[in-house]
Amino acid sequence: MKTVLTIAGSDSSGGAGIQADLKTMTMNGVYAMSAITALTAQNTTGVRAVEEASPEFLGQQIDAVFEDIYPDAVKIGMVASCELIRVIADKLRYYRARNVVLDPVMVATSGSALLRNDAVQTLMTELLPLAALVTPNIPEAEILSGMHIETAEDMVKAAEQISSAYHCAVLLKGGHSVNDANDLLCADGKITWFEGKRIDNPNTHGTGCTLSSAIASNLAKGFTLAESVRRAKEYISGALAAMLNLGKGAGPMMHNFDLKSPFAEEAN
Ligand SMILES: Nc1ncnc2c1ncn2[C@@H]1O[C@H](COP(=O)(O)OP(=O)(O)OP(=O)(O)O)[C@@H](O)[C@H]1O
Ligand SMILES: Cc1ncc(CO)c(N)n1
Repeated sequence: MKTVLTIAGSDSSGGAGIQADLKTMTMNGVYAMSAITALTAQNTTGVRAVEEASPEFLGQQIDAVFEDIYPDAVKIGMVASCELIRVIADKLRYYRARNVVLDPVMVATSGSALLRNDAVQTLMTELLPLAALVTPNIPEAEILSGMHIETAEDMVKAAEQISSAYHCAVLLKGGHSVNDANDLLCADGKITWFEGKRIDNPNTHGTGCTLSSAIASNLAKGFTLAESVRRAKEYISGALAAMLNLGKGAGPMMHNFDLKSPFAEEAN
C-alpha cells in the first residue's frame, strides 16, 4: 500500500487540517500518517486558540515516521512559525522527501491567521523550493507573487511568476473567484485549466486541505501531476456536492460520499 505523511495543524472540529487530510487520504486509498505542527481549538465559526508544537517535538514526529515507514508523498498544511518551517525544511532535505505538495495555509476560511506574519518570507524561501507542487488560493497567490489577481489572465501571470521564481509547479485555486471554481495548473511552463462548476454550498471548511491531500495521495499512487489534480478536483467536487450541513458556520465536507459500506449503516 502507498503511504502519505501530512505535516499540518489539528482542527478540533474535524473539517480541516490533519483531520481532513487523514479522511481524504483514507478515502483515496493510501495509508495516512501525521506530524502535527499545532493544535487548534476551532469549529465551523472560527479559531479560538492555537497551541504550537515545539520545534524539537515536530522534528521527532517527522523522524519517527521517516525512519520507519518512508512516505511516498508528503502534504504540508499549516506550518505556523519560522522555527517550525525551518525544522520541516531541514527534515525534508535530510530524508530527500519526494512528491511534496505544499498548501501555503495563511488564513482560515473564517478569517483567523494560521501563519505568523513574520513567517511568510521563511515559507517562501525555505519550503517553496522543496515542493513539487504548491497550491495557493487567490489571496495566498497574491502574497506569493506580489500581484493583484482579478481576471483569469491575472491568475495565469501570477502562477507563472511563482512557478519560475521557486522552480515548482503551481496550482492556483479558483475557489475564491467570483466566477466558476476553475483551478489553474502551471507546470514546466505549461498552463492547464481544471474547470469546476461552482457548487452552491456554503460549507467549504477544509476544501484546500482536502484538495492538496487528494493530490498527494494520487502522486503517491503513481499518477502524473495533471492526472493527480484532475482526480483530486473530482473528489472535492463530489465531497461538496454531497451537501453535508453541520455546525453553525461554514461546515465541513462529506468524505464518504462514494462509500457503500455495511459498516456505515445507522440504526433506525
Ligand atoms: N463552491 C465551490 N464549488 C466547487 N468547487 C469549489 C467551491 N469552493 C471551492 N472549490 C474548490 O475547492 C478547492 C479548494 O479551493 P479554495 O480556493 O476554496 O481553497 P482554500 O481557500 O485554500 O480552502 P480553505 O477554505 O480550506 O482555506 C479548489 O479546487 C476549488 O476550485
Ligand atoms: C488546522 C487548520 N489547517 C488549515 C486550515 C485551513 O482551512 C484550518 N482552518 N485549520
